[in-house]
Amino acid sequence: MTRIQYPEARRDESVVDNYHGVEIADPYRWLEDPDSTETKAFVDAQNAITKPYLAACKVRDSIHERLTQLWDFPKYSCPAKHGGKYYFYKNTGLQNQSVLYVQDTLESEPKVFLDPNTLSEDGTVAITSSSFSEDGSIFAYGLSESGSDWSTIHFLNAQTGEKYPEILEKVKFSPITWTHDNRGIFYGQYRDQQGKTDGSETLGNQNQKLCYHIVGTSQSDDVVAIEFPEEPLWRIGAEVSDCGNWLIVTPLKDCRDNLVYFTPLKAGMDISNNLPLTQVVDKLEADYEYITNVGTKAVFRTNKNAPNYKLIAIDLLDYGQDKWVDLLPEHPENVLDWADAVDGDKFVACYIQDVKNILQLHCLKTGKIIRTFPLDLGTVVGFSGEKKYSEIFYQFTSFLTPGIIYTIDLKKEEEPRILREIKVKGFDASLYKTSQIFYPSKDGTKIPMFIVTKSDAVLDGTMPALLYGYGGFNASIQPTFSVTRLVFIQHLNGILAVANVRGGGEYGERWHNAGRFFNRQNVFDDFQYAAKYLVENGYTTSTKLTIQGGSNGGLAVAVCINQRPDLFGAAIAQVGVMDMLRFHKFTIGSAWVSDYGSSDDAKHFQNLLKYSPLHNVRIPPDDVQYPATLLLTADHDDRVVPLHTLKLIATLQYTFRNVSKQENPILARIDTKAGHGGGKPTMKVLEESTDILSFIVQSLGLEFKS
Ligand SMILES: O=C(NCC(=O)N1CCC[C@H]1C(=O)O)OCc1ccccc1
Repeated sequence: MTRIQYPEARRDESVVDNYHGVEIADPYRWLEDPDSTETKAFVDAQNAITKPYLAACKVRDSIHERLTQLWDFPKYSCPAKHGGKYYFYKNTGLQNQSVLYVQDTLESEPKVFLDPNTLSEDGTVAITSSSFSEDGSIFAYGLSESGSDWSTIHFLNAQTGEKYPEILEKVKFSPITWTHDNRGIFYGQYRDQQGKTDGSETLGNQNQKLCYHIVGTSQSDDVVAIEFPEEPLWRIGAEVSDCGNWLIVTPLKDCRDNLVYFTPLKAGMDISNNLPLTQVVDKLEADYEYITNVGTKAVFRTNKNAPNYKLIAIDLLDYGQDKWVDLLPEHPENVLDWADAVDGDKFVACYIQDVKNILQLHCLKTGKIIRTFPLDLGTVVGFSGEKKYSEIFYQFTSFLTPGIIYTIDLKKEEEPRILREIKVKGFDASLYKTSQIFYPSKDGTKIPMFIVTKSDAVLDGTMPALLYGYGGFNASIQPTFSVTRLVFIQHLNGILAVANVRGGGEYGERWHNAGRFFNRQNVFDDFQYAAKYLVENGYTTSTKLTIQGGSNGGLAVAVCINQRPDLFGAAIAQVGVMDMLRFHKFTIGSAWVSDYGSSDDAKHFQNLLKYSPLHNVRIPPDDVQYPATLLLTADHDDRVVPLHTLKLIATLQYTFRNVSKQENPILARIDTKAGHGGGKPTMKVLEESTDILSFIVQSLGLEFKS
């Protein structure tokens, strides 16, 4: 294989930072400016070597064709009732964006209500948030472009389909919550943000304000209902209570632990500046999520003194902590993932038990369980139900189940019935099998891992494996249906392995804390020991093992190839956080300090420097080389800005440019008009999945069997 000539990237050796007395060079600091001619030239030069490498994959077209074939299956959301009608999203299969439909009854002919595919030629405009007014008469929705976290809020008359004239700008990380007089919404705005707000900027987000907008008026008339000027990093969560009598305000500074305030609302009241707030929770020490309220008793899901989470009731007129009562006590093993009030006096509770979901119905007054809904081993990916309705809907999925939507009318039916079962042409689940194993990590902790193969797989160590992990932010990686993984299993005779490494929420806060701050190495050990388990138990060999992760998972992949390059044949790191000394300086990066800590603190600096991908690239000893590595990012990723990937690829290519033993390619793919992943149009998803599989085939010399 001819050696790839990596682009030369200027190294500015004059850039040296001093962290608590330690000097750290940052020669590719200039790559932090996305708009400079030099950075644009660097991006073009990277794509100019990556594209031909991927195009050289002889089965690239077969992969693309097969992915497209399998992807072309109808996808649905759960229906939701608004104004007496049912609304649901549907994608016929290959549409870039799902379409919002409305129907009078579940059996009547649906009509298109809003088709985001009409909003752009290339499908890069997506609906990323929405909320109907209480009476269902007005639909408020957020649109994002090119995958940016920024959105604009629009309003549609649900009866006439007529758009209201105003568009709300500079909206990001925002609730959309209506006052029950249907007059307007509370939403979050960064009105002080200067410069570009299209998602290609890297500027930090500060001073979010909770504004109130009256439909049909100009945004310039909006009032700032709530702001915390002394806390510029706070993002203001807000929700109008189910009864409409209160606004529950839940500000948070990073990615865990929030405060709780409330203010009374009256129908038709003039929402003024700086609504009077009563503070219920005054310490940033736990998560509190509003679920519903019964009269003055507000119900919250919290991990306060409950690492597996529980439901508590707080009387808003007598809210001292000593008066709080447990409504649904913490379960000793299972994690209370979410809860939703339904049918007047009940709530649905969804637990995670060994990474699979359990769905139960409880009495809202006593918390007592009423029943458990039957569910296969897998994940509840969608739920729709409200206190004012007795009908609920939930969508189940798993590695081998594309999607099944169940419904039950709690006032009429005994058992849930299947509303919709999604089929994928050419996919027969019986030809595959899923297992869950628990492997020991470096410190002996048992880590769950799902393994999916063809039913007739012969585990002789020759099969290629794709090992996926995330490991952070209390996020639980549960079974979901993926066409890309199916192609890997079916046509590359692959083994899919999903390791539930520490740092996630699979076992509640204990699991999250075990992968935070000074415990971060547990995440990387768990990932590496998953690879060792697969090799030592004859599933695969290291040269046929690809490690894959995105964002925080992309960080974990980059750490693992620095620490144990010998364990992997290929590595896919998507939109990764790679500069752990500077991540908090860009867009919303400061919110991640709750998992990572910040280099502004001397102890955290030492900890971060130990594993920061950008700062730990080294030529391995002996004949060990880095795996074939593909880093992916995109020009409008304002969640994890592209500079992380650009600086790391420059460092990797500089380190290995003249190292003859490094024959595996080390490449970057930088997409355009794309972001962190949310709202990505189907065409771009297919292209990216094709490139990822082609890279694995090309790098590991795999055979594609149709
Ligand atoms: O940053 C995150 N979430 C964490 C996140 O997206 N991370 C954390 C690390 C990199 C990236 C990822 O893994 O996707 O969400 C932004 C946000 C909005 C509103 C309230 C709080 C936070």
